[in-house]
Amino acid sequence: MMILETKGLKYSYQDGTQAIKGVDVKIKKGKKIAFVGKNGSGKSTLFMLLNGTLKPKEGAVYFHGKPMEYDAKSLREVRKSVGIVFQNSDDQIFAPTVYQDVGFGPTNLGYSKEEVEEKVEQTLEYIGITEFKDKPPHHLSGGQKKRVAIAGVCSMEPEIMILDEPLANLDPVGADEILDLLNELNHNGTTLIISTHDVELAYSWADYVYFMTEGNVIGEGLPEDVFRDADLLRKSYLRQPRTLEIYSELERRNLAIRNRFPTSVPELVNSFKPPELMWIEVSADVKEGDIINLGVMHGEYAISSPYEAVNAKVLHIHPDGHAIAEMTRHGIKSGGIVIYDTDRYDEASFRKVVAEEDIDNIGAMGKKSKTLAENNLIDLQITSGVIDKSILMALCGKRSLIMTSGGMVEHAVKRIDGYAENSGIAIQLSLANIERDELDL
Ligand SMILES: Nc1ncnc2c1ncn2[C@@H]1O[C@H](COP(=O)(O)OP(=O)(O)OP(=O)(O)O)[C@@H](O)[C@H]1O
Repeated sequence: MMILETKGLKYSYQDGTQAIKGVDVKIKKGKKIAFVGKNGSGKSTLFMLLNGTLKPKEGAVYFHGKPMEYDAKSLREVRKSVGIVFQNSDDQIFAPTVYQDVGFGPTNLGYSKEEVEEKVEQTLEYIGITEFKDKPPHHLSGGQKKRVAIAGVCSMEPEIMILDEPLANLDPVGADEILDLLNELNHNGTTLIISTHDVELAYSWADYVYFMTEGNVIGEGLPEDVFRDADLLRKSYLRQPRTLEIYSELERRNLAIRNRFPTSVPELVNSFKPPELMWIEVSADVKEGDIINLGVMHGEYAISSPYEAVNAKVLHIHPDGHAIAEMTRHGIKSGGIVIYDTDRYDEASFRKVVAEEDIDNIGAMGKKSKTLAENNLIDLQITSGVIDKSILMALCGKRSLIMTSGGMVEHAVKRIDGYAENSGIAIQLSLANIERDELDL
């Protein structure tokens, strides 16, 4: 279902600059969309058209299939549902305190004083900025201001959040935290639209990508398709994401499994081909093309997980009985991952799980779980990229516990199950305090 759509959208600024020259986009509900393109290609202008801040000169924006209207009442409705976080937080934050700034949206929407208080408290807690609530926003750092700007939009609980360069100027940990927050919002149903110059981010994060130059969309598609299109990248002044570049080089040298297009480090690792060909001695009844089961390898003989079932396909048999065989390996045992739902946290059961499951590393995903860990003095070894790092640990035989909650529990289960299925490596996944059939998988 299309939640937001544009048809033949055009916009020129007062000085005559044609910033948008006929743009058609279709945004599906619940998706993560990235717009990429060089400076001045029209991303910010398009974003302001998408939430009615600007009115198109030609064409139209459709929200839930209806053309957008520009009278005050309709615009108020649209802005409640389509929130925008500007590139420069100073364009967005103007109240004397963080608390008042975050309360501005709900107050404007006509909520009662008590409702506004409740919303603001909840949002500050959710975004992790309660400690700054009485501060003047201009006394905060760039990353802290970005959180306030996001909180200001979140407090209105929009269906769609549009974020112009959400990670620009943030330190790497701050950027990871914002990304974590965005993913959490998306798992809870918010459609997200971002602009970015960061090809790694667009490639690994987005479900769908639009490429813009000079006021036009010049390409769109799934990240693994558009980021392999050298011509499109050149026209957009962008380069290939590193994971894809490394993969392409390995694939060119026949060192990687074909047609994988990894978007994360575990997927990249999973695309490597272990040394494949070996000489084996075969008996007289073996024919070329036969598959020989070589049993289970472990210790120094296992390559990608502690225990591997190894088969050999006989490619060529020499007259002396030696044959060249191609090896395939399937991990049959590896480390594991335990998921703990922090909405049901209780200290005794948590400590018991950590001890009984023989946990090496604890990670927390989502602001709520991280805060819970901090308040309960739980030492976290993994705080960003939690699922991927836990998978990488499991591949080395380690056991990780992921603390998370809400829609993120399902997301983690799906991602780990999906990795195990695609790689053939049996990562042991268990749920500590929630049943599988309670999840929407
Ligand atoms: N207020 C304005 N008046 C006149 N021209 C403008 C105005 N704002 C933007 N433009 C022009 O419109 C075009 C598109 O600008 P826009 O800010 O939408 O691009 P962008 O893709 O968001 O760029 P960046 O990646 O640098 O943020 C540019 O040529 C810009 O100079």
